[in-house]
Amino acid sequence: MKRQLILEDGTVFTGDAYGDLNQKEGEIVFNTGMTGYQEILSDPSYCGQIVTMTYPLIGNYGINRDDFESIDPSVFGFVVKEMCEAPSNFRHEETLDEFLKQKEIPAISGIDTRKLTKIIRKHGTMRAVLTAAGDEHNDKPIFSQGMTDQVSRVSTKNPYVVPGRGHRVVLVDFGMKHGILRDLTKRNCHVTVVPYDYTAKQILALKPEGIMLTNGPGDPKDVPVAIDMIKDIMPHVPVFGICLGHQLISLAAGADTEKMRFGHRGSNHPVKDLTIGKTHLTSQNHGYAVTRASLEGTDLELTHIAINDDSVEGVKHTTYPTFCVQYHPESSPGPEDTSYLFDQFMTNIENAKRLNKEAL
Ligand SMILES: NC(=O)CC[C@H](N)C(=O)O
Repeated sequence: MKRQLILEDGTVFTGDAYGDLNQKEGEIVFNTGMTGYQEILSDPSYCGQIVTMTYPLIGNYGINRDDFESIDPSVFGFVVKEMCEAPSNFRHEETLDEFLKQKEIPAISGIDTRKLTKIIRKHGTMRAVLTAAGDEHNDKPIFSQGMTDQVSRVSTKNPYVVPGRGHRVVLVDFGMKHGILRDLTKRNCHVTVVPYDYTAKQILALKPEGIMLTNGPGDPKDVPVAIDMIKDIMPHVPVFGICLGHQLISLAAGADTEKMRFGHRGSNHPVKDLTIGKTHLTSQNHGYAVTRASLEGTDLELTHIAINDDSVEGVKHTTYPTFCVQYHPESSPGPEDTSYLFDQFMTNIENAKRLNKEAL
């Protein structure tokens, strides 16, 4: 069965239909990872987006039960050059197509993803629709402005606890990748996961020793409730933010964010940690970034920069024990070079606990 991918600029790609057969519109983006499609498909930060994989063969190791980053994927569509129908891997339990059908994600295969990626690089991310081929009603689709409520769609509705014998951490879920939780439980933390709209008062009532702000979909400016909450928690407890969490911390501290032309999505983005003078390979998925010039005059200090385009990849607060990065130290998928940041968070928590004890 044939299917079309129609871009906002009028470009039409015709290929083979996979996954769900419904029509779906979203923001078209590309990811350059050679592997990791299962983690990418289940990363809630892709809510509302149609993801193109630039690597030409996708699905060759199937889908397994271990590599999910969320239970219910929220990506709107998937675009590949070649969809592997006969995966081979000892962990594989179903094919990528079976998974896409089950989770109602439409996909297209057999199109020139290199050409598509070049268009996105040149014109920037844009709206696109996946639709049945040859349906004349769809020749000129009407594109929406996109969504603004993605975080409320993917955040947990109710708080829950993942018990541990170590530090008490409250994890504010803006669309959490499970890898973040795994990195905290690996360090024995007692984690309470709370919805994105929890107030500072509700969070502080849980007596956290550290607060973690997760990744999440969409524009950080669409979540003003979190910006207010962050302003109020920073003076009290060590805070660590990842991706959307980093953007929200920056907004709360008076800096600004902007939409990038086509963003960073892949598993091999080099980032320099200016505090230790080392460059690491990082996993990334973001379409917005903190505006570098906006850091001036705030209490934020630039700590990480992207080697490819000099954009802001991390900041820390000059007064409070708050720090954050734009990339994914939890990897999943991608290199684990920067998991030391979770250790840094543990150290900040220990230091704050010691200071609190001394003050008694
Ligand atoms: N992975 C994320 O948290 C992404 C943050 C934000 N939605 C962006 O695209 O920039």
